Parts: sequence; structure tokens; C-alpha cells
Amino acid sequence: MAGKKDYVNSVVSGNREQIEYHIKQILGLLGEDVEREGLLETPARVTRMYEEVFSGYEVDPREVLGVTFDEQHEELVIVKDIVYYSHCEHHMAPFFGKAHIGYIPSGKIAGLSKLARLVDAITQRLQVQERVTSQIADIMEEVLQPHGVMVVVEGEHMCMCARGIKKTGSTTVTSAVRGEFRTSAALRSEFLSLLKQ
Ligand SMILES: Nc1nc2c(ncn2[C@@H]2O[C@H](COP(=O)(O)OP(=O)(O)OP(=O)(O)O)[C@@H](O)[C@H]2O)c(=O)[nH]1
Ligand SMILES: [Zn+2]
Repeated sequence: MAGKKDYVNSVVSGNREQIEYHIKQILGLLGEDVEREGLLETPARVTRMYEEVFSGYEVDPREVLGVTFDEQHEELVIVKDIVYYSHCEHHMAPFFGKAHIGYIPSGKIAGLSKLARLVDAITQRLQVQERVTSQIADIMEEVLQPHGVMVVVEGEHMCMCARGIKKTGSTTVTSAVRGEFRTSAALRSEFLSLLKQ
């Protein structure tokens, strides 16, 4: 089982001055005049942006799901179209899209907003889309111990649009299944057909 420190590390807020310093260095290395008016505040702004877009490092995603209710609803629950913004760990370029989570509770249901908070805690870090998908499924399984979980994530990667292969509009779809979703094709197709509605 992953420990708390596998998910939590307060690097950005603990290293603001250093990050600002290095952003300023990079601007200089790009040939910019770091003292011109438009750039004076940029290192501090970029650091504040990092604090925001990498705020997931400050959160243990399992604690986000900590508020649960005892409820004997043992049927499919889906929260779909959860918008997320993340950054790929290869280029530090944004990727973003929607996550869809379905699960079959086994005595414990989660507050609906907590599923969206879980997606934020997992995506607001350097990531790859596959790991986003499997971590959401793993944490749902670990905390709620449901009969099954299925997660589908759609993403558009800026490192494939704004640079490199430059394929604007291509979408990556990843899925992860746990528990009864692994063995039941009918459950998987029920989930997928409800996503289309
Ligand atoms: N599987 C996966 N790959 C990703 C993700 N985000 C970015 N990548 C890929 O990471 C790969 C890094 O490949 P490299 O060859 O090391 O880097 P590169 O020379 O910049 O590659 P190109 O993007 O092909 O120009 C690229 O193929 C990206 O498309 C992700 O979430 N999942
Ligand atoms: Zn990338």
C-alpha cells in the first residue's frame, strides 16, 4: 500500500524563492532582458502559478475521499464529465480533459464532490494520463472498498498540439477497471452507455 509521502510533498510552497530564482535564470538564458517591465514580476507569477497547478502535491488524495456515508446502495454510481487540468511529466506541458468515475458501493458511498476533489488531487501534479487513471481507480478501491470501480479519462495533450508532432484535436482515452468491472462485460458496457447519455 502506498504511504502518505508517496502522494504528499510540499515542494512548491517550500521552495518559492529558489523557483523564482531559477525561472529568472531561464528567462535570461532565453535571451530576454529580465529587467524589462513586462518580465519583472514574471518569476513570481510563474511560481504562484506552479503553486496553483501543482497544488495536488500538498494533498493526500485518500484523505480527500475520507468523508463517506454508510448507505446500502449497491448499484452503479457514476460521476462524469469532471474537468481536469494536469501537466505531462515529460514536457511539463498542460494536458486536460474530462474524467468519468463509476463505482458500485459496498456499504460506503462517497460525497459526490469528493470524487471531483480526488481528480484534482491526482491531476494537479506532473503526471501521465495512464497513471492519473489508475491512481483514481486504486484510491477509490482502497478507501471505499466497493464491489467495483471503472474510470475513463479523456485528454488533449499540448505537447502533441503546440509542438512536436502537432496533431491538434487528437484525444487520448484511458481506462482502468477494478473488482466486478474486470469480470463483467455487461457492467463495463452499462457504464460506457451511461457516459454517452
Ligand atoms: N503514454 C503517455 N505518453 C505521454 C503522456 N504525455 C506525454 N507523453 C509522451 O511522452 C513522450 C516523450 O517522448 P520523447 O521521445 O522522450 O520526447 P520528445 O522527443 O519530445 O517526443 P515527441 O513528442 O515525439 O517530439 C512523447 O511521445 C509524448 O507524446 C502521457 O500522459 N502518457
Ligand atoms: Zn508531454
